[in-house]
Amino acid sequence: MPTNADRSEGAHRRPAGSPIGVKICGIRERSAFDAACEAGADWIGFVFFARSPRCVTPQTVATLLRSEKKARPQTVGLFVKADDSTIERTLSVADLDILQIYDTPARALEIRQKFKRPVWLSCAVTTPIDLPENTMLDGYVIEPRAPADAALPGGNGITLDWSLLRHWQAPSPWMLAGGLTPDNVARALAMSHAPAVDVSSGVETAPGEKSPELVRNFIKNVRGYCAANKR
Ligand SMILES: O=C(O)c1ccccc1N[C@@H]1O[C@H](COP(=O)(O)O)[C@@H](O)[C@H]1O
Repeated sequence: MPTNADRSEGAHRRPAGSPIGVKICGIRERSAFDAACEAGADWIGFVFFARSPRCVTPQTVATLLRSEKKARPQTVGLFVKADDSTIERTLSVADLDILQIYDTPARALEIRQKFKRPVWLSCAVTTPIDLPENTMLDGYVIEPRAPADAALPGGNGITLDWSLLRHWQAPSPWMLAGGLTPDNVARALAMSHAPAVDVSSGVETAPGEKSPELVRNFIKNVRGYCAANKR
């Protein structure tokens, strides 16, 4: 198990020869977990938010991770406005390397200090003014603002205007999320120049039902884009 020192070096780490990072989020089942590991995902995300069709228990995550014998991707726990006790209880069972937080920047910093893990803050973006300037966090997940009537703040399968990001001088490592699919990820990378991508609903056959085939295709298309563009 990595130490906390290892973990803090691990934010947005990417293996050599794999210049664009890939996170597969919302994994609940063994088949999708194995597909993501075998296809070379850099991060696997687990959703700890009861309203999500992708919500998992810490015990399920512990079981998935326990049986992974080989080196595995880093694990990311996704929390929405979670209190300390929820995060603490989850971490006591599930081995999470990184925390992805939907909350204010101040709360994200507090969580980083308290739990000694890298924290990625999810940022809802509509126009360039929404892009973060703060360098205090380990990374940002840049995604479209959810519609006002959406049940979830993310995982809605909607895209943002990728060209907004092209000339952004990011203060910290970041990844692009929102509505990515195996079919559009190369276009999203070309337009946004994102250093990493995050997908959830775009590799599903129904909400919460990951398709191992779509997971593999997504990762293959990112790697194909890298090879074709010498990135
Ligand atoms: O996936 C969820 O259910 C979820 C729930 C609450 C907050 C965020 C959630 N997902 C994250 O949203 C983005 C974009 O997802 P999608 O590819 O558009 O489905 C991504 O970071 C997911 O991890």
